[in-house]
Amino acid sequence: ELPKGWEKRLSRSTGQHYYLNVYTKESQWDVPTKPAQPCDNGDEPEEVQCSHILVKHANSRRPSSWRETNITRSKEEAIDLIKSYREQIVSGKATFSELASKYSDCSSAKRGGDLGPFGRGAMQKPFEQAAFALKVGELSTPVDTDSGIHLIERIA
Ligand SMILES: N=C(N)NCCC[C@H](NC(=O)[C@@H]1CCC/C1=C\[C@H](COP(=O)(O)O)NC(=O)[C@@H](N)Cc1ccccc1)C(N)=O
Repeated sequence: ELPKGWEKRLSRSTGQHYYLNVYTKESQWDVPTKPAQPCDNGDEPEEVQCSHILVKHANSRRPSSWRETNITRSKEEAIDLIKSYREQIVSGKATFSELASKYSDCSSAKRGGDLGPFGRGAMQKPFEQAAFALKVGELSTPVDTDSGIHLIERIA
């Protein structure tokens, strides 16, 4: 019994059987196993693992961190800092974990910004949306949550 959408065909040139997906038109020699539902939400992982750099500002929900007891920078300054960190990482001037360890206003700074794996529902929505939209290895643009401004890197 083939998964929905797949049909067994005979190749005229080789006389071998092959499999054709009538939805996606993809063809393959091996017997298909994964169900071929076109809207299969299988392409979204249960969990992602990300590192982040958090720069808090005066309007953060908790304007304090291990780095700075009373954080007074403006939200615009926080955005500019995150943009400069992103630039340093993209240009190879610094690594993500170096900058997270030095500058992140989150306790995950001690782990190079690594938050560990998390599923949907764990983080604030803007953070979750950005994290789940990243491919592994990809760097976000500045992400704004009640905690402050984040730069997110998806590591798994
Ligand atoms: N692994 C989890 N599920 N831990 C609970 C996450 C709670 C979640 N946090 C957030 O959405 C933001 C984005 C990432 C960090 C974060 C906020 C704050 C800093 O902001 P503040 O709360 O001072 O405003 N850091 C944290 O929570 C840290 N425990 C994250 C962490 C640190 C070390 C190891 C693992 C996780 C939320 N729903 O508020």
